[in-house]
Amino acid sequence: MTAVTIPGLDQAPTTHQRLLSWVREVAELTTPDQVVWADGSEEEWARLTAKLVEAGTFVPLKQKPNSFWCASDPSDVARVEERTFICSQKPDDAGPTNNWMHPDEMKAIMTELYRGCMRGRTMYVIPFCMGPLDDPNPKLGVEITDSEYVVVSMKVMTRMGTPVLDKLGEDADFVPCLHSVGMPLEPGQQDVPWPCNETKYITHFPEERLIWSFGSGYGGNALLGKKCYSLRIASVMARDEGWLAEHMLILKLISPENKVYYIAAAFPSACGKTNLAMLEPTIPGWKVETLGDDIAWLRFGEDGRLYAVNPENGFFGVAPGTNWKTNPNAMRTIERGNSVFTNVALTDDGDIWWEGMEGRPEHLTSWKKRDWTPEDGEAGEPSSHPNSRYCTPMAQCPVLAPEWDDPKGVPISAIFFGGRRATTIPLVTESRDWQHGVFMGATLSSEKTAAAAGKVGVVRRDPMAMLPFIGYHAGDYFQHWIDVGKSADATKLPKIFYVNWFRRGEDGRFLWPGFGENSRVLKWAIERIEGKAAATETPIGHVPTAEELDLDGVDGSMADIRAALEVNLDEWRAEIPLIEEWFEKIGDKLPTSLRDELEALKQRLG
Ligand SMILES: Nc1nc2c(ncn2[C@@H]2O[C@H](COP(=O)(O)OP(=O)(O)OP(=O)(O)O)[C@@H](O)[C@H]2O)c(=O)[nH]1
Ligand SMILES: O=C([O-])CC(=O)C(=O)O
Ligand SMILES: [Mn+2]
Repeated sequence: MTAVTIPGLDQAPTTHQRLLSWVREVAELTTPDQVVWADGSEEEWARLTAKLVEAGTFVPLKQKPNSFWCASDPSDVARVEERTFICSQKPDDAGPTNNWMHPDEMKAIMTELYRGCMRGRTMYVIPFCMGPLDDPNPKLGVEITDSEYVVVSMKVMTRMGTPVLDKLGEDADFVPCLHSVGMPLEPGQQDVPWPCNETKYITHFPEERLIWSFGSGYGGNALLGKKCYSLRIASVMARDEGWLAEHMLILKLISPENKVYYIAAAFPSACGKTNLAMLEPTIPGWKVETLGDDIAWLRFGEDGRLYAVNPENGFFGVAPGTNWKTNPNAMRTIERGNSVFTNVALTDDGDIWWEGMEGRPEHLTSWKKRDWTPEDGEAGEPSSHPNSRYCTPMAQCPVLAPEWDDPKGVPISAIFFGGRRATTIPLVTESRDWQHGVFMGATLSSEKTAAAAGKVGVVRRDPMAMLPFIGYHAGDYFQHWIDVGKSADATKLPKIFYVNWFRRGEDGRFLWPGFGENSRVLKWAIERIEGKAAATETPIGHVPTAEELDLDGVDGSMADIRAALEVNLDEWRAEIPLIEEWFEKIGDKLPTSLRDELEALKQRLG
């Protein structure tokens, strides 16, 4: 067979044979008009953002340097968990929490979808690295995509381009990530600003370390270095290699005595990771610096402690609710420009706005590209989609920890698990030991948010905030967490805490003021580790009373705070059947140690 000629295909700036043959194979299948190797340069950013402006995908912002407003197709606004698959050889390796299809069957379906799917478009090849580039053992990937939006976003979110190609060298290992928006163009056919396909597949082949995505341009479905690689595939690598790939922020807490502590925290999507990562403490003398807001890779250091690295290079943060009071550091980060805003509102003077931001614009262009006035808001039509996002470089964050780019990572003192629960779960609970902490994580529950398609508000179990991201059987994942604890020196393991910023009063108000006030909980946790703070033993773990927390000058009523801290035994007894049902769903692979924890909890609840 004669080789197909596609402009650019033979101008590859690499001699990496496996990469070259994969790129050729994909180009021959998807038949793009040309192939472009992304180099990550400023020139490339300028060229692609100009192209996106011309296509009507981007509107340049007048009020923020080198920044763009973007509205997606109204049907393509969030991760699609129903369409996300773990295609292991055996269904039992995907487990009860993942959709599964046999890899051969999935590949057959998707190969037909991919056939000719890049017609009329440019195919970009993006070499990228998750984690610092000078890691002696860098985690590399290559994303092929037909979306300029993806190339531009990957420049913000990952280390990518020529320096990564150098790391790939002749034969370095990499995770192939194939993405298409799934909308080929016939000759002369006018493109749309946000091409996508009604049919969507977000698929992972864990044994092969391979990712195929089709039909969506939205972040979590299309920026394949993020959830697909750094969580679903990396969690499988982590299981095999004895580490943890987690949906966690990483922050640095500095005490008034200048002691430094690193904390990692797992909350489900849209439950406060970015906000906690950048928090401005309300307690005098304490400082927070940021290392990551969404993903942490935790590996043992030579000293036996767990060290966290953030594999990402940017923030892909929830816009609504972000303002100068709740998250001033996110506001300062985006002020510096070089950002993409998707599905927020556009102001008449060329800036962005969203629900919860300061000001009350009289007129906006909504994320649906319609005229919008405050009356529309009052009628229940928000100007911005609840899952609208800013995509902005981490390096611009004013409270970035200087060591954020250190491939060694930072030693973690505490792990927080948290969810969004209107009842039952107190503000903070300290686990009794690692196994009990794993039980807390494994039974974590949260109300569903707008970060994934589906009904918002329904309580579901979201173990370790990883329900949509565990790349294998959830029971095996729990066992892996237990084993990680067993393999370590218990005195060096992080202490595990369970938090809930979202408990509500009868009228629906939040009982705890949250945001910067969460520093009071961080302080308590660290002082527990130091043996300096008091706590009260309860059937669910150690919980502070209002007197045991530093509440000096807190912005909230003491009655509410007491209610936020309350361990309500009746509510907990009502929780037990839900946990049992969840464990039932996990089935035979549920570690017996977690069954034991449940039995012990039942005993203590009486
Ligand atoms: N009441 C209350 N709301 C909070 C708090 N922290 C964050 N939020 C709100 O929760 C929403 C999501 O917060 P984020 O920090 O963006 O959540 P995330 O976990 O980073 O989300 P993903 O990027 O989807 O993984 C925003 O609307 C915040 O304003 C808090 O302490 N209290
Ligand atoms: O992946 C995304 O689209 C955004 C995100 O951080 C999440 O949903 O947790
Ligand atoms: Mn997330």
